[in-house]
Amino acid sequence: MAPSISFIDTDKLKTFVVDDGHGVKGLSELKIKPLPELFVQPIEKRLDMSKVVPHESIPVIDMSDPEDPEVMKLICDAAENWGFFQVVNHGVPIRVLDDVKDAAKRFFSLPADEKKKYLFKNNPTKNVRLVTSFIPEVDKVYEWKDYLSCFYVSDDEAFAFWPSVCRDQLLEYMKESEPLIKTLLKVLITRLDLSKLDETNEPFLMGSKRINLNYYPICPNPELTVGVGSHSDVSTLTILLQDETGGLYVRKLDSDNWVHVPPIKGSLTINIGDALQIMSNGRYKSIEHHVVANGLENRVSVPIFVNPRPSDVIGPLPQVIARGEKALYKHVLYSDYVKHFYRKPHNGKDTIDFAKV
Ligand SMILES: COc1cc(/C=C/C(=O)SCCNC(=O)CCNC(=O)[C@H](O)C(C)(C)COP(=O)(O)OP(=O)(O)OC[C@H]2O[C@@H](n3cnc4c(N)ncnc43)[C@H](O)[C@@H]2OP(=O)(O)O)ccc1O
Ligand SMILES: O=C(O)CCC(=O)C(=O)O
Ligand SMILES: [Fe+2]
Repeated sequence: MAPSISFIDTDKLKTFVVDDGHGVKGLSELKIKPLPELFVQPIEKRLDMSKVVPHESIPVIDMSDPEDPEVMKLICDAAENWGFFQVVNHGVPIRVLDDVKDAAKRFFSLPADEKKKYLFKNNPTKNVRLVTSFIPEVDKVYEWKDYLSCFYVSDDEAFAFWPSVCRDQLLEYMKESEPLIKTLLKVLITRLDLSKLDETNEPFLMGSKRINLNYYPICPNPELTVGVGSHSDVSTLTILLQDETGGLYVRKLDSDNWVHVPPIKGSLTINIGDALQIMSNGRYKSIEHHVVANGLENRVSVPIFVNPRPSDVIGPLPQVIARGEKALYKHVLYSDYVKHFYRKPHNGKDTIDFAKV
């Protein structure tokens, strides 16, 4: 039974949404209108729909034969020119993808008292966090999104701490996507003059993984807020599963225009993150993306962030610099880079300034 609360008081609203485990999902279910001030984003943070180019999209790449030189070229070109692409025939079973979307819905359908156990303050581990907005302690205006973030340490740790209603499906999705991740990285590093993916480079290319379950509930005034504000990921690569709702927009390289990423059944969306932009000395691009709020449908998405290990020092790869390129980025400790990301609200591509020479 939904509580009857006046949300004119922002502190009470934050308590309901953030501390009591209701999330924006709980607020959405109260069907209150208009959208509370806390979620009303300044105009410059909303997506300007007049900047959306209607008939263009990011590349869609068929991965049936990833060793075909034509396919390898398409992947490297997409990483250079778009920073984003979709893959089909990627080898991750569709049943696994469907199960993980169902698992996400199951987690967010739990009663608030159950979900509340996964808030940082209530949880015995740092590695699992239920969050509303991006960083509620830092965001002045909230994003219309709840998410569960799980940093993978080991299966045993996941069995101990990840929510049992979704744990097996998340682990299966992570396991089944591993060959795709390796294939993509193997292809991408050829253009960086690394001969193969091996024990010398695997740790900093794919040494840690984080999986998020994103839930964007129906919003009373979607045009006034954002699902996720414009940002680039801090990962090496992100493997994103989205449902059939749509709403993800990607900035076109070096332009003020945006394109929609249309949901394609069975596809996965791949994007380059800041870590790979830095390691490739700017050849591969981590691109700004944005999710709009939706007035009619709930949406789920499930990104796997493939990262260096927190203890890795990242910078332009020696093989790239050996070609005579001037280094555009400094060497930084990856955990310092990620902490910097988590200390400020989403703001386009500004995280990467932290590593600029
Ligand atoms: C777009 O919306 C998003 C996006 C995202 C994520 C996007 C990505 O690209 S995620 C890839 C993240 N990379 C990793 O997780 C790499 C590996 N992990 C690490 O390096 C570490 O786990 C760490 C993140 C640096 C944390 O290290 P540690 O020092 O051991 O742990 P803490 O002391 O707990 O955290 C330090 C600092 O970071 C804040 N923080 C950590 N994790 C999260 C989180 N999941 N959500 C929010 N904040 C986090 C933590 O509060 C600490 O801050 P202080 O200021 O107190 O130091 C994700 C969500 C989106 O909406
Ligand atoms: O929900 C989406 O489609 C994208 C989410 C996203 O960009 C993220 O979690 O980093
Ligand atoms: Fe993202």
